[in-house]
Amino acid sequence: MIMPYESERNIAIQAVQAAAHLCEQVRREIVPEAIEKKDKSPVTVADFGAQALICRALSTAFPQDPVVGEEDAADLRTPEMTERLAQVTQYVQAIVPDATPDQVTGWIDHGNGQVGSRYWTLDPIDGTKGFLRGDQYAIALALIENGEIKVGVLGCPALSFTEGQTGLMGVAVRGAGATLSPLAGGAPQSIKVVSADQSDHLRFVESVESGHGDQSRQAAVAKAAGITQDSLRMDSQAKYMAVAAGEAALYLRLPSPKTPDYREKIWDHAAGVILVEEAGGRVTDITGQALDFSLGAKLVNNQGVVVSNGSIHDPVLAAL
Ligand SMILES: Nc1ncnc2c1ncn2[C@@H]1O[C@H](COP(=O)(O)O)[C@@H](OP(=O)(O)O)[C@H]1O
Ligand SMILES: [Mg+2]
Ligand SMILES: [Mg+2]
Ligand SMILES: [Mg+2]
Repeated sequence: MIMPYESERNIAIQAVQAAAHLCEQVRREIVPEAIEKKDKSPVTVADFGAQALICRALSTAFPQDPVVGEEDAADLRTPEMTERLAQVTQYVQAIVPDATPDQVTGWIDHGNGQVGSRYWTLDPIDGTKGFLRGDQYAIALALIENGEIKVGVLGCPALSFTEGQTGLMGVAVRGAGATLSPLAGGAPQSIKVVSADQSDHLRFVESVESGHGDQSRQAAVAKAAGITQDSLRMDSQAKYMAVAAGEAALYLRLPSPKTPDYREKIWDHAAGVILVEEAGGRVTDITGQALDFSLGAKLVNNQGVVVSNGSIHDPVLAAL
């Protein structure tokens, strides 16, 4: 039997594994420093290195496909960043031994593609603040065709659901289900969202960063939908993994009262969305509309995100 999107899936898995390896190497060897971007948000050598590795793999395997990635090498090319670029290059060389600084910035800029009928979207480190704090983060890669997410790979190097196994990877292909496997390699297991009667897992997840959501309203909505346990706070799309794997029933990301006009970025959601949908769950915005991945780098027609096991979704939307 031919698996749909088999080569896309395999290339994406290998690229995410290589990027995750680089990120973990950075966290082990140095105290990663935050470089401040124009929007005041942080980026690190690991974000740049991970984007370089994944864009290199995609540009080789699928040269026609645009990649819409979060990072941009413009800032790394300035003279004051020479040392930083050397550091990124050194980490990339652990996987591509003869990589040069010019190649590294070129690969990163391959991620400046535009949303089209077929494109990849990449978040080389989702949850950079979690990465810097020593908490959760994810490497998120997805393929979108005609607005529909077809493949999603989510690497979570610091995540563990069972004792003794840290580093998990979620993989989903549209119509073919979702799996979880050790990030380092190993047998994939099918995953499913939690069913309504497994009450001990009827908890909800939300961001650690209070400015990325509305924690007081999130608590009120979860309660109104029948969830009595306290929330689990995690950085990054690891939250989608928790819902897809049945570790939580709900992930709420309501617009922050501090940034009411913020629009979610496609790379913060695409890989997680297909993972949850293929595990039997449901994802909409706060009004119940599907997330629209066809409009550009931002989900301009959506506000907030509601991710659930399915059975709890309508009660949550009603509470909203
Ligand atoms: N005001 C805001 N509202 C919602 N999300 C925001 C935000 N400001 C930044 N973000 C996004 O929140 C992401 C992290 O999500 P979480 O809080 O779930 O860990 C960031 O991704 P990066 O870390 O890749 O930049 C960033 O894109
Ligand atoms: Mg960022
Ligand atoms: Mg992100
Ligand atoms: Mg990021």
